[in-house]
Amino acid sequence: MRFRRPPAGTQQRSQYLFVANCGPSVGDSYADIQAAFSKFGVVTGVHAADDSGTRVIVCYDSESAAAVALEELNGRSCANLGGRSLHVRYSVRGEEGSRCQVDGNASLRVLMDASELNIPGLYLLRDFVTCAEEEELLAAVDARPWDSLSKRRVQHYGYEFRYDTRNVDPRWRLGELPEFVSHILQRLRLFPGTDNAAALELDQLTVNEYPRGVGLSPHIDTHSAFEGFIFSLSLAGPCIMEFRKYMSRACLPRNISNMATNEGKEDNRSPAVVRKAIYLPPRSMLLLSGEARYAWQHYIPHHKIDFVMDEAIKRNSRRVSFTFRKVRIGSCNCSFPQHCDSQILTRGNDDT
Ligand SMILES: O=C(O)CCC(=O)C(=O)O
Ligand SMILES: [Fe+2]
Repeated sequence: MRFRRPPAGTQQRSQYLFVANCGPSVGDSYADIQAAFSKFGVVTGVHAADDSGTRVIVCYDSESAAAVALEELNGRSCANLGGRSLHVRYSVRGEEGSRCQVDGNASLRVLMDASELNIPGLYLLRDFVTCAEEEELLAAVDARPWDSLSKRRVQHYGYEFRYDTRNVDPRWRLGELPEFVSHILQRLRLFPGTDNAAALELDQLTVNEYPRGVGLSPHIDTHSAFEGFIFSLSLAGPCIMEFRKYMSRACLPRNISNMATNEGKEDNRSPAVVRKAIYLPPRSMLLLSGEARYAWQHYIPHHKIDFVMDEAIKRNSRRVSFTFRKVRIGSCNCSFPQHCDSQILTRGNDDT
């Protein structure tokens, strides 16, 4: 659902209230907010208004209930919400966006376990490395030169990942993966579906260092560049990773709980975007394989604070990820041709 200010100069009333100085970042759970506003009528939902954690949209079932709440609470301290003074105004349902546009503000429940996301081929193992190993890995990369991109720093081992082509040049090998990751690579067999030894002969490593608040645009790693297993180790700080899949509305499962879609769009023929999110704690290893690797975009929102189970989790001053992949020689022959640069050559689907 999208909300916006009523047009300037209008006194448009509605059943939706924008409330500032209230939210998880200042200690209010959505249940607390719902309870406090229920005093004035039936509250049908409370949503994050933006990524701040201090601004919410409270939805009533009627305009009259919203009017009473606005009158009673605007500019007054609210005893049930820590005695803070609230700023309340009307909000209205916004226009839905262009074809396939994703509503970045729609609240999306962040899940803790990969199995809850129900994306085939997605796995997360927590505490994949110990705190001591984490420190050693960070020290090893910090002792080596970083390349600066516009918002983050990177290092490449094995093969250089080229951001202009979103690919590697398989003829130009930098060398073996560094010794300091060899014990990590030996543990990858802990993941399900990794019995094929050749698929685990990973030869490309990209280390990304994200400063606080920096994320990564939605993308699918180019099919023709890498084989089917992509592992990503999170170090130094947490983040959330969102997954997006564009599918025709006819293909949407009936039960779409734990998913946010761009439903509500007028045009029922346009593709729907299904979004799911997972929390990646430091020292966890993520595996993208099968459908998760080939058909879902992955994305790290550009947030300083992530909301996980109503709790505000601050990103650290940095997150460092180690992404391990195997360079593909030849073209990709996956079962997801609509997302594959080898099988539909006219289509660009990668957007790192
Ligand atoms: O930082 C991460 O965990 C993911 C990095 C990534 O998706 C990539 O380099 O393609
Ligand atoms: Fe990626």
